[in-house]
Amino acid sequence: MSEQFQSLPPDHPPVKTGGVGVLLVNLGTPDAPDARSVKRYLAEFLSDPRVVEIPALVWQPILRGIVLTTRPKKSAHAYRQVWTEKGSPLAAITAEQAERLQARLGDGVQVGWAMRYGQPAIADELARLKQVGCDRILLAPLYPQYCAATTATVVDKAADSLRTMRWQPAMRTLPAYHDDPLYIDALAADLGAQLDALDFAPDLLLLSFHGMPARTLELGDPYHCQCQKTARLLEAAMNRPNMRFATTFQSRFGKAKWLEPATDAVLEEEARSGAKRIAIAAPGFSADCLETLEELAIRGREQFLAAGGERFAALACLNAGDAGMAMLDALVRRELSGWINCP
Ligand SMILES: C=CC1=C(C)c2cc3[nH]c(cc4nc(cc5[nH]c(cc1n2)c(C)c5CCC(=O)O)C(CCC(=O)O)=C4C)c(C)c3C=C
Ligand SMILES: [Fe+2]
Ligand SMILES: [Fe+2]
Repeated sequence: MSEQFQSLPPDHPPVKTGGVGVLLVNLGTPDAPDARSVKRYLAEFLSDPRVVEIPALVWQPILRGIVLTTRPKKSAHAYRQVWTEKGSPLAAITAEQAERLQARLGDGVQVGWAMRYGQPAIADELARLKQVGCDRILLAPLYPQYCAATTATVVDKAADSLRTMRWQPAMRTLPAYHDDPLYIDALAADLGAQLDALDFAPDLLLLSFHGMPARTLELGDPYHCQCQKTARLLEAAMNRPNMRFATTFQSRFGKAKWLEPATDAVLEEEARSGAKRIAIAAPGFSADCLETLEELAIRGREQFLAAGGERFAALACLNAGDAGMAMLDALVRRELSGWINCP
């Protein structure tokens, strides 16, 4: 980073320029596992028109009158079951990913992290990177599969904050990496090691992705196709001829039709039709969070065992483990090409 003091007049404030920044962004999470904090978080998240594509005039009364009066209490109970000493798993793991990426990239790049909803806010972290002299920033939404409700809304939010700046940084965005060999190979190695460490051999590996309203597929969102492609490539890379694979979609919200098959329904059907040993992984999540730790690992297990299954394992996400960090390091260095000396 060069500080251009020499050419400035003596009374000019110091100007830091020439730095390169990376901002990792994930979805967002409440500040605490209580109904008030969850309500504040859900109000921001579910008011995003990229997330709920219903006209505000129709949706806001439903959100304020029904969803935000009932869901926060239920969700806070779920959050309490997965909360850690370091806070929400999603935030703690994202912070660790940023820390470990910083160590890998060295002092020549400033790594930050932010959440699309809640704290730390994208605008604050972009301002901080700018403040320390980054005039080139790679915005990295940590979503392997592109979705308007996740990837695009991160870019929108960053653009909102650029709109307020007189002196904007140059900005690049990390493209979706759903079929990138770096991602597929990292997942295959990491999931393979987790399967080998189990004390049973699963008959079936469920690959559960976050769901979306089915209508978004018809509207041209590539999310569903990218999930299917990840699943196909992952199955080939894992090369486990004795294990079946299935792709499912979790976390249905609201009354509309969502992408199918639904994870909870498949867990029950599989158990009822004789599957005894099952493992479940969530390749679309970069970090473990409420959706993997509570919905899959706790409720998914209960559903499978109650329907007659015998053994159940929920596999961890890539998180800040070596396979995931090596992948992120390589993806980020590729996007920083021309900005830093690679590799
Ligand atoms: C219309 C509602 C929702 C859409 C569309 C949606 C898409 C979507 N979400 C993720 C990733 C995550 N979602 C998480 C939590 C979560 N998601 C919804 C609703 C929609 N998601 C809600 C209401 C919640 C909050 C919890 C609850 O009340 O059930 C999380 C976890 C956050 C955490 O704090 O741990 C993640 C991650 C993706 C990838 C996605 C579309 C592809
Ligand atoms: Fe979600
Ligand atoms: Fe959920």
